[in-house]
Amino acid sequence: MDIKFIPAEDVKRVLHFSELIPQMESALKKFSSKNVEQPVRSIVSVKEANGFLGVMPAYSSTDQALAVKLVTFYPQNTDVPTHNAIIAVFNSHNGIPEVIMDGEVITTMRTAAVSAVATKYLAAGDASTLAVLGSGVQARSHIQALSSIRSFKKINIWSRTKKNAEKLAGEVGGTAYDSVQEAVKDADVIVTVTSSSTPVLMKDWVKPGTHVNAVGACRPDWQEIDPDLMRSSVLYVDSREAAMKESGDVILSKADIFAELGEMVLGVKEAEVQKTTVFKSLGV
Ligand SMILES: NC(=O)C1=CN([C@@H]2O[C@H](COP(=O)(O)OP(=O)(O)OC[C@H]3O[C@@H](n4cnc5c(N)ncnc54)[C@H](O)[C@@H]3O)[C@@H](O)[C@H]2O)C=CC1
Ligand SMILES: O=C(O)C1=NCCCC1
Repeated sequence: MDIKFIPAEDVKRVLHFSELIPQMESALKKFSSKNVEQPVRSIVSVKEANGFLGVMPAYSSTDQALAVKLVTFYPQNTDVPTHNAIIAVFNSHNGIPEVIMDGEVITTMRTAAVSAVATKYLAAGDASTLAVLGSGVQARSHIQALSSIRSFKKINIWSRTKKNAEKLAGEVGGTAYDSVQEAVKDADVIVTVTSSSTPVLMKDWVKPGTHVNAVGACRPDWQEIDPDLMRSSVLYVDSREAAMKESGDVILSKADIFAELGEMVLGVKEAEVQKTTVFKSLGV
């Protein structure tokens, strides 16, 4: 067996948002048309680390693609990334494993690319202020991906450690804020990318018509968004099945899911641009 290994630097070299965002738009359509076989990931909890190992298999007959991502989330890591992953790709005709590749870069970029698809459809065309809550890997990736979809004049950043918000603001030409309320008050698009298990974004702080990409809180007992904001917004998800199993923001608020992103891209469900919208991302 001759299994090729593709390291992170090679993945990074060939993966670009300009191609990845349209690919994700297409993948979301296939997912919601039930054209791929993709069960909700299995999670093995690692209680000592407040973390988990996620097993994410998928098969697309139209793409002749059979693969599995193995991803760990160790939120307390400080000297190494909190998310680490590998992806194994199999020959879909004979089941032979062909490639093992880094999955960290793909996790970083794929997540932001899907939020970019949500933002393209759900944010106002003239959206000019982006607010980002969190200052880690996904914060950076989201600023890059979303800036390719809308021309933001202002990027407001809040992080629980101000110095980290200032560092990121320096990198992207943004402004660091002391409070979430101040950071989001003028925002047309908000991204929540924290490892918080309790809500950081409150309904009363969000102006009507804003689009929120809610990316953190991927556990059934974790929340990042005020339940009132979840219930009063038009709610989109990547996967209904995953949202009902994995998202504390959805499960605990009992908010109604309006659509999967793929249904919206297919035109089966409206893109409610005028209304306050939340895209609850879990990762598929
Ligand atoms: N929806 C999806 O497909 C994916 C979701 N994620 C989630 O996105 C979030 C961010 O991921 P990364 O940027 O890769 O992680 P990271 O570890 O690089 O950054 C985490 C950020 O959250 C902040 N944070 C941690 N605990 C907090 C708390 N209690 N209150 C407020 N802020 C807190 C940290 O200061 C840091 O700014 C995580 O929840 C992660 O699990 C990550 C990858 C894919
Ligand atoms: O899709 C992913 O990959 C992840 N989603 C939720 C948090 C862990 C990684």
